[in-house]
Amino acid sequence: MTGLRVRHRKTLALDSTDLVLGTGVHGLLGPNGAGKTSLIRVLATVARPESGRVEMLGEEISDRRGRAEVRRRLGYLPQQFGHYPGFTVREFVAYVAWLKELPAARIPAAVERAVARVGLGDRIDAKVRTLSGGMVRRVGIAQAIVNDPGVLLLDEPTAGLDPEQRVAFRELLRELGGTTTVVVSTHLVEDVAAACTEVTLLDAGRIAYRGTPEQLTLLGEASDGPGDHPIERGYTTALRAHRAAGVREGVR
Ligand SMILES: Nc1ncnc2c1ncn2[C@@H]1O[C@H](COP(=O)(O)OP(=O)(O)OP(=O)(O)O)[C@@H](O)[C@H]1O
Repeated sequence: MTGLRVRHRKTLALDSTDLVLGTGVHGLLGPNGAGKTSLIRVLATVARPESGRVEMLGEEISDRRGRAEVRRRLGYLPQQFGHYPGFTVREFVAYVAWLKELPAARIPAAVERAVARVGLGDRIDAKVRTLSGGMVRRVGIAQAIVNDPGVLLLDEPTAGLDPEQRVAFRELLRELGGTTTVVVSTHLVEDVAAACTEVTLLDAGRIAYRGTPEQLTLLGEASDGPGDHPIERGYTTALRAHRAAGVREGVR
């Protein structure tokens, strides 16, 4: 994406953002309001940028046909995930597979595989309304991966997962990142450390830092900033350095 600018009324949520994302797991970090959801929503083609260009999967998303093609090959878990509580897990994930225009003959097996990958195989015929919050989140992940997406966008996927499920989910992320471009927004720096190949830190609509989790950890080890773990210290150090540079350049 180049020169991406997203505005919500008077608020500039993303300001002239340039970013190239390849195969792997990209962690999007940043304080509340940094612009993570705004970025993911543009990539998911559910929000339009004020300006800038986004090319995904070889298609321009400003182009109607390009957008339609991208939507078929995309997986998206929104922060507020809408579902049909009266559907069973199988019915709901199959419905999304149908929306993504998967060939009908492939849908049953694709649904079973996606549901098994999030550890809900034994609840596949349960009604979504009978599941716990964390399980519903996992249904959200299953519907996002049912079409084996080329780009997978996950907005806070680990919110509400218990520790055991978070660990299992990170393993799934690492597996998916081997062949897919995965973008995960999270507040949990430990998710990034465990599962991401790259980190992008946003602050007030701008990219404050890009690097690997190892680089962010090294930055933290070399600093005495706040944080209980080196990668947390790396996060606060990178954020402070970006803000200090902004003050020096007079952009804030
Ligand atoms: N629908 C909206 N109307 C007005 N302002 C909005 C809207 N959505 C987001 N914003 C503003 O845009 C900015 C970026 O918000 P965004 O939700 O993208 O941040 P975020 O990094 O995802 O935050 P969080 O970590 O809290 O989820 C914030 O200043 C927010 O208040």
